[in-house]
Amino acid sequence: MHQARKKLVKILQAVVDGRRARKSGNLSETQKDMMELLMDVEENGRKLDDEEIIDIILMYLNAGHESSAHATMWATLFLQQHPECLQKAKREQEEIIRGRPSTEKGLIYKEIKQMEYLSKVIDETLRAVTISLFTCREAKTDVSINGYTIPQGWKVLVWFRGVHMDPENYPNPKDFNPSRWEENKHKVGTFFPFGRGTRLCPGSDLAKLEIYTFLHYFLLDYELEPLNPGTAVTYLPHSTPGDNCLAKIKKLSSSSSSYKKV
Ligand code: HEM
Repeated sequence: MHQARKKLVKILQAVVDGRRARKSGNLSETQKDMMELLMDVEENGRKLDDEEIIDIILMYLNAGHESSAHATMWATLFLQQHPECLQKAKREQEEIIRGRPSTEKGLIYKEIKQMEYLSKVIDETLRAVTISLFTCREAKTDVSINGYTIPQGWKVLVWFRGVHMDPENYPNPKDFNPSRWEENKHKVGTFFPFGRGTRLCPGSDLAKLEIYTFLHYFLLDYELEPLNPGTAVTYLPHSTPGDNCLAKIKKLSSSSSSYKKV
């Protein structure tokens, strides 16, 4: 881990040097990338130094890659394990292709908004797997909850999986059941895939967009065939099939995404 970090820091240092040499001062705000925007940040008259900028980029790389990849893997696997859900999700994607004007070349945001069933599949995946198991907070004042007092200054660990697996919130919580979201009536405080409050995950919309996009194309054109079906799941740091989801990915002969409206 330490070695990997050292390697990444070296790569990113070269990028920082390049950006500094590019004199991004002449670029407009919309032309600047994240690294250039971080270089502009000023707090109490002080700019971030290279080490801080690299640290933030590394955090985003880590927070933004593993979690979305895991959620996508689980959604694909759950669908493979539940053929009736897979068919429903696939039909929805085929419907979208059928309604697509011939002038349109690929998936657009408006179509993602139409994916009602897939949105349930994604929410159910995020609930059932709970990619980020917990978060931490510090009590700024004494807080009283359900007859317990959390004294000021105490650190609290919020265990999201406990909430997502509570049968009071979700009957038969271990079942993968996208239909439980049908009435869209989950109670406040029962669904925290991306945390809550001012530290809510800033990548939640991007993550969901990535998952929708992957599933759209995958459902239309591919099929997953796990090599070791039924492998036991390991739980820390992320829930993962014990064999790391070894699988064959087959391209379907009747590739639906190339379906043309007639
Ligand atoms: C399925 C994918 C993802 C899940 C389940 C997830 C989940 C979470 C959770 C639970 C938190 C803690 C929030 C809190 O304490 O209230 C968090 C924080 C964070 N996430 Fe994500 N995340 C995902 C994708 C991403 C992506 C794609 C990015 C960036 C591109 C990202 C960047 C971050 C960052 C920077 C934080 C720290 C925010 C802060 O402390 O202010 N995440 N995420």
